[in-house]
Amino acid sequence: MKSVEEHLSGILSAVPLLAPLDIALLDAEGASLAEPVTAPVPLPPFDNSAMDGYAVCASDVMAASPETPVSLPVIGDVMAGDQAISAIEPGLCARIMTGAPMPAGADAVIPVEWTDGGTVRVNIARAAPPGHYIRRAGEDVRAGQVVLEPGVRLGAAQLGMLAAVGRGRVPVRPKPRVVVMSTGSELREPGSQIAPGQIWDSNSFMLAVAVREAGGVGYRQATVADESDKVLETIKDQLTRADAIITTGGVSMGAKDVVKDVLSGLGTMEFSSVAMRPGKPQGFGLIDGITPIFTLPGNPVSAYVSFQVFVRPALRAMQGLPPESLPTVPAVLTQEITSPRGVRHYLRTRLNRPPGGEDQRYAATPAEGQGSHQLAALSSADGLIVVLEDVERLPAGARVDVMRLP
Ligand SMILES: Nc1nc2c(c(=O)[nH]1)N[C@H]1C(S)=C(S)[C@@H](COP(=O)(O)OP(=O)(O)OC[C@H]3O[C@@H](n4cnc5c(N)ncnc54)[C@H](O)[C@@H]3O)O[C@H]1N2
Ligand code: MOO
Repeated sequence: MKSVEEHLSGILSAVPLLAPLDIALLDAEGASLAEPVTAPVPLPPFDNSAMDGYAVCASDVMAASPETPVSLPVIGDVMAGDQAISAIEPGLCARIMTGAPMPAGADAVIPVEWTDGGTVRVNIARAAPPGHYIRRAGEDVRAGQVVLEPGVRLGAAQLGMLAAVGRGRVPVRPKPRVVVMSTGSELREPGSQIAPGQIWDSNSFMLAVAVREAGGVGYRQATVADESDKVLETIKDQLTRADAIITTGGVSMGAKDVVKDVLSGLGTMEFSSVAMRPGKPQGFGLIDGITPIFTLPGNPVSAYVSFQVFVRPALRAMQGLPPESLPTVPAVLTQEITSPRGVRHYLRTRLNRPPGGEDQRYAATPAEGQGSHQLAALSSADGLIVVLEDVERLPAGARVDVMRLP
């Protein structure tokens, strides 16, 4: 049997990096930046006011106080978007709005709240030092500065940064498009009737959403019966829209494990037993040497755990992101657990903060149903307790690492 690490490192060394695309800013959400982006101009591009108020020479208002306000003539208004007024001489001032360019000669801004708000003359009731409420050119970003490095995932703040440096399009590695298909002749569409022996397909819905949660584009393909030519044909049809394919079912020791049968002939396909529970039967390969295919076990909890342990890091690697798996948090067991020697065990658990505040460790209470068919326990869990291969028993109170579910 392979270890979890061996199987994962085989996958990570094989998955291709997605080719960069130049795409419009709003379409780049969730993609990873393919090249560094530099600022063509400083930000802010010019000195400007941080407040609505008056642009003054600080020396004029040095002695201003509520008892002895300084009165100055107002020579005009500068709005955001205006070109700067050319000069403020000592003894004069201009009304100025937040974001408007500082007039030459003025070296401080007095907020309107410190004045009587006059538009022809203004009484200023407080002094301010030079530089007061002025936002200097380049104090956010210098011209030529790299504002985002390659490999950054583009979220709201990063897209805001790109727009702020004037980029309308951006070179990215896009979100991987992943087709998810369930195989199994017993499977029926949710919403339809089932006959004895049949069940509703849950894996393809669950994994299409897991792909989205992992930052990919998840497409669900209708289930395919356990018939070799149908399975092969469907996989081939999907290659036009898929950067990766996930199948579930048909990879164990059954008489009709067709996924295993039809893909075994493909060059790089490898089916293995991995020393983990759930998720022992795994398959991975590259179709036509290009498109990664993950053939996950059919049991729903096995498929889900396999996704988080192997597929999630692989999808990140395809985008040039660090191939991290889900974050783990330390927790304390509320009850004893046992685990078979030699396998890595992922136990569904609930996490609670004990009374006593945020700095307390989580308390991990393992779910009752740990079978790989027991979706109810998974759907009410918020983590997976990771029990290492050499551990057979952990008492209540033991410290464990828990993978937090998205
Ligand atoms: N003799 C052995 N039998 C099995 C072994 C083994 O080592 N020797 N391994 C077991 C383990 S572990 C797993 S996991 C499963 C994996 O089997 P397959 O990947 O071939 O999956 P199926 O047989 O097609 O299905 C297993 C189980 O899951 C249900 N299923 C399948 N697809 C879906 C779906 N889309 N939605 C909901 N439920 C699904 C299916 O009806 C079966 O009950 O093999 C064990 N057997
Ligand atoms: O290891 Mo299988 O993946 O339980 O259910």
